Amino acid sequence: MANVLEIQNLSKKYPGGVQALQQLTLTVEAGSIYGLLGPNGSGKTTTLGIVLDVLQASQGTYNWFGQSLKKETKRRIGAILETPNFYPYLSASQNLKIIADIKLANHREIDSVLQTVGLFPRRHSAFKGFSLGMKQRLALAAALLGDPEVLVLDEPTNGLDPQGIAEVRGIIQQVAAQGKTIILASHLLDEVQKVCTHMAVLQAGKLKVAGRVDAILAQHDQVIIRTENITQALGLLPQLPQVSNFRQEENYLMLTLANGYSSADLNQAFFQSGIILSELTVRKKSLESQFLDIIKDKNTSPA
Ligand SMILES: Nc1ncnc2c1ncn2[C@@H]1O[C@H](COP(=O)(O)OP(=O)(O)OP(=O)(O)O)[C@@H](O)[C@H]1O
Repeated sequence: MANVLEIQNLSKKYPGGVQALQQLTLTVEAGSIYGLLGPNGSGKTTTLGIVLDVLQASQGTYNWFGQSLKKETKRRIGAILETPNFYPYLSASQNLKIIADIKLANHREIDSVLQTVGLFPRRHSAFKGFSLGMKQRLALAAALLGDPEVLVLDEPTNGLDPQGIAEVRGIIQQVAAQGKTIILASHLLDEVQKVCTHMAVLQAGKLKVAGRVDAILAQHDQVIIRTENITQALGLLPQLPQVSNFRQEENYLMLTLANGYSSADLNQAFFQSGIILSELTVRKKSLESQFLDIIKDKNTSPA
């Protein structure tokens, strides 16, 4: 899979002295929905600002589609860093016509992007009467003009009610299904888990972990197993790369999966060593405690 974005050792110190990013390295593959997750102030907007050429990095490099960012490359990226200034008295269509002219996009695209974001029936309504969710969807439509290969979104569901959140999430998934890559910043693990295929977790400007969402979340799950061959299993466990730690509790073994492995990988490893598991239970942590684990865990290293 080709890489859409490669960030290497990116650091940013703001003039006031705040170190917003420290040596950030990550790669976004084509076709992924990549979540940049982190608490407030962790450096998500700064990262997006730098790679969109709105902010200057203090150190480090980034490449889009294997090249440095040029005018032609910018046309391949649609972005919403903050809600665009739409004209309140103009309709959705009229506002998009102005943006299409700026982006040198064909006016024929307007109806199609309005359909994608579910605003086609309201295309003649004035922007000032739109709900917050509709305004956000119009911003998405504007970002989609010019048919970019990548969409970059900063907190796309911020301030929306549950219905608005679900609508924006549906649009993101629909756009990704058309083959576009999506990069989005969010402080909500729930949002990232529901929509993203990959994620990077930032805390105080540092990368805590990066990789597939399912693998990262599984890493903090506890797996409880039972086997007739407990002595043999205890002998095997220290050699298994799938397990980061384990302990025995009576007839059970309590294991924590290592980064990138699932309980199925673990089951297979035991089977291949001739150990049959009579029970295997995965105890999932709540999303909230997963997130706290990730940002607290000093030993978590990037995948
Ligand atoms: N223009 C600026 N000047 C000085 N410090 C800044 C500036 N912009 C951001 N910062 C600081 O840099 C750090 C990272 O901010 P950033 O906005 O990138 O984080 P974030 O993860 O996007 O947070 P949020 O979720 O609140 O938007 C914070 O400590 C913030 O206060």
